[in-house]
Amino acid sequence: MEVDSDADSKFGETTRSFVSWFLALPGATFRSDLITVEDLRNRGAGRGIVARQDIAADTPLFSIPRNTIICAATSTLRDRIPAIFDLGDDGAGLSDSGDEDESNSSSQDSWTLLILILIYEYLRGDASPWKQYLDVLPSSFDTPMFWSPAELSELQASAVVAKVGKEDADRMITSKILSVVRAHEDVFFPCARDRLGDTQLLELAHRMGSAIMAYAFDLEKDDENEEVNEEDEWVEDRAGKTMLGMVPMADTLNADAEFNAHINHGEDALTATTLRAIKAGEEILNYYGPLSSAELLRRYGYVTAKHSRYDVVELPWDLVEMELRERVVGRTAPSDWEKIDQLTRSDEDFEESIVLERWTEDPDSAGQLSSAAVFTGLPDELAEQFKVFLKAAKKVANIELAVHAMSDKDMRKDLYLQVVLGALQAREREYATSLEDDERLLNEGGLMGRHEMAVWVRRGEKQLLREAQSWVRREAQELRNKASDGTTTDDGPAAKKRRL
Ligand SMILES: C[S@@+](CC[C@H](N)C(=O)[O-])C[C@H]1O[C@@H](n2cnc3c(N)ncnc32)[C@H](O)[C@@H]1O
Repeated sequence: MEVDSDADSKFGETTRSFVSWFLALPGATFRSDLITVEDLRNRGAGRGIVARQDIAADTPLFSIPRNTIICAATSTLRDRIPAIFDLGDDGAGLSDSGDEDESNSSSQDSWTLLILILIYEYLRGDASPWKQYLDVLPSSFDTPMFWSPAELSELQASAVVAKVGKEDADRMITSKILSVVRAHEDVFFPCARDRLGDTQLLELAHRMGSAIMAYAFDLEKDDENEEVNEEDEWVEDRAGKTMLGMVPMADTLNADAEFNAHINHGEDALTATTLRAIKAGEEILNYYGPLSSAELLRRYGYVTAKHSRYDVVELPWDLVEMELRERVVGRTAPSDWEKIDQLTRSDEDFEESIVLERWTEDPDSAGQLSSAAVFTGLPDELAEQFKVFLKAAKKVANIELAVHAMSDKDMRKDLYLQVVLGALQAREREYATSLEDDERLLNEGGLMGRHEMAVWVRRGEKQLLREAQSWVRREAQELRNKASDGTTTDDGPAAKKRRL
């Protein structure tokens, strides 16, 4: 108990000293009359910003001058090791997963450079101008990168498991981070007795890399290089990776798929502004983008009910082919099968797996969503790839289809739907538990932390798979109804044995 209250008072103390530090920053503003930084750990949300009173729409809440952001332009690491700041053409050789630009394993990009900057500033301790800010950054994360194999196994067949990328990150850190620190020990460890070993350094680099993933902003101004959704003009803060920085206070805002505030990227400062009227006691929420539960977990280490609308499922082409093999090419020789497979895969648009998702509106200009997300159809790429396969099957083996009381076109569509249905069912069977099992587990309410988030992610994917199956069944039924009515999609004679 004593440990908990010690931890609580430390949490409160670091929050207070961070807020005081922020208020004293030259040029920074913070409407203390309207908002306060609160401890939201009881809802698993760390620190967040809450309205102290009713706030009108379009009210600026706080602003951060650009010169107080931690980035390549502000850290003194630039003066100490200028050579690593030459980022080349675009300075963005990394994806957000930290995948290495293999072409030059020692050169930096905006991601690795910011890791180095954060390590440098952190190791400076009291000498860093961002000390009070660095103190509120988390020292541990719930992103799957830090999960044990047992915890990861709870994600079951979710495609996110393959995207965790721990080994890639280890390699990137060793080649781009450790090498620089070791070559400049005088800069990173001015006091030799503070020198960290490789294991500690690797851990620190992971921590800073994860902080960047969950906290950093893309610093381009609104009208430059940022991806703007043309319909509603939303700027997604995490869209590009051209110039990354840590923005104190802006990153204290939590986020959801419905939100009530936005960070405007101005010439000299970044400003948080309300998008609609906010009631006293409501949390001020930012937007991280239309992310699925799995992606939210991978990048930020949390899930929310509202993000489930963006859930996706990857349908591996192998599962579709397996169904096709049974239904269409079961009677062909294995060598023919291989030729069909090769021809399909050699198509320039071939995709190993196809992403299924729901149709959903974008948030409106007040950060709100008004309609439910719905599964409205299979992706065009899947139908295209299916066509490529059938063409290959015809070319290689001149395969015949069974007779149906349907037109050629309807027959192909029926085959397509049956094959996709089989593949969707096979995909669902890849998960170790059923949708009903997961719903029961979540309803019973006994799950905690990472386990609960994993069940949430896999349940959402199974739910989407079921919606896709229902959609396919409805389409197939409609097709049959049409065939029994005698209406066909094309006007060729229906009841003959046909060639594909
Ligand atoms: C940019 S920080 C926001 C401030 C953070 N809560 C803190 O204490 O420093 C992003 C992190 O906050 C947490 N977070 C953000 N939005 C959340 C939400 N709606 N529910 C739970 N946690 C959330 C996640 O841990 C995420 O990685």
